[in-house]
This record gives sequence, structure tokens and C-alpha cells, in this order.
Amino acid sequence: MKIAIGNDHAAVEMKQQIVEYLESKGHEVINFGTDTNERVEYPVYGEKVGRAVVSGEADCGIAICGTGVGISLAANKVKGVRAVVCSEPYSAKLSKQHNNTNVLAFGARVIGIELAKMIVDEWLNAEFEGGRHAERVNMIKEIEERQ
Ligand SMILES: O=C(CO)[C@H](O)[C@H](O)COP(=O)(O)O
Repeated sequence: MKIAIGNDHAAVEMKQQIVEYLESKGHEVINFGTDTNERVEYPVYGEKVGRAVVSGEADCGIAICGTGVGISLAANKVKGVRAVVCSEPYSAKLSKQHNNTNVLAFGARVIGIELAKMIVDEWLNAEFEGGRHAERVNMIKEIEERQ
């Protein structure tokens, strides 16, 4: 799978560990940075990840900041993005099965690397179930269309 990844200064180390983890599992990672500890603005990276997913450059995206909140909010402003911020694997899995999320976010200041890996695994391995859930996801798309 081709995975876009982006982060702010709060998540550089965790991002690097997640990139290594994804590559060890055979995924191709497109890294949108940042890669230094210099303070940056998370909306820039949330948007980059979101655009890569919506354009088809990547199959899905992972976005990390201090809490995962700001970067997921930014990614969600890109039309077609359904980003979820998760601190545990259950919501990550269900967000794919029921909500067909295409960007996963989490907080480097909130969870540790092993929990982050577990969340990533559950999310990547889950599949959208369609059916009644597809109707609801379409309703979300319709809200977007009405803007
Ligand atoms: O979590 C975040 C956004 O939701 C950011 O990582 C956080 O706000 C950055 O804060 P600071 O500039 O104090 O390092």
C-alpha cells in the first residue's frame, strides 16, 4: 500500500518510527515532513496528507501532531478526506469498517509508539463494510457538496 505521512515538530521521532514500521511491513511511504524539531504549523502537513490521498497519489494517509487533533482537523478540510483521530485501536478499526476513513491521525504527546503501531495495524487491516454504512458515508459527502 502507498501511504502518505505528515507531522509537525511534536511528532518527528514518532513519525520516523512509524515510517520504519510501515516499510518493514512492505508499504511504500510518501513522507511530507516535517523532519526537524524546528517549530512548524500543523495545518500545512494535514493539508499535504489530505491532498495526497484525495488526488490518488497515496492510498491512504497518516497524520501525527502533538494530540492528533489539529492535524486531523486540517486534513478534514480537504474535500474527500475522512480523517479520524484515535488513541486506541477499537475506534481506529471501526472508523474504517463503518466510516471508511482515509486518514488516520494520532498524538505523539498522547500515546506511545507501541500503541501507535497497534492502532496503525488495526486501521490498515480493517475493510469498509459498505451496506448501511455506505449510505451514511454518502450523507457526509452530500454535506460537503452543499458547502
Ligand atoms: O497537537 C497539536 C495540534 O493539535 C500541535 O502539535 C501542538 O499544538 C503544537 O504545540 P507547540 O507549538 O506548543 O509545540
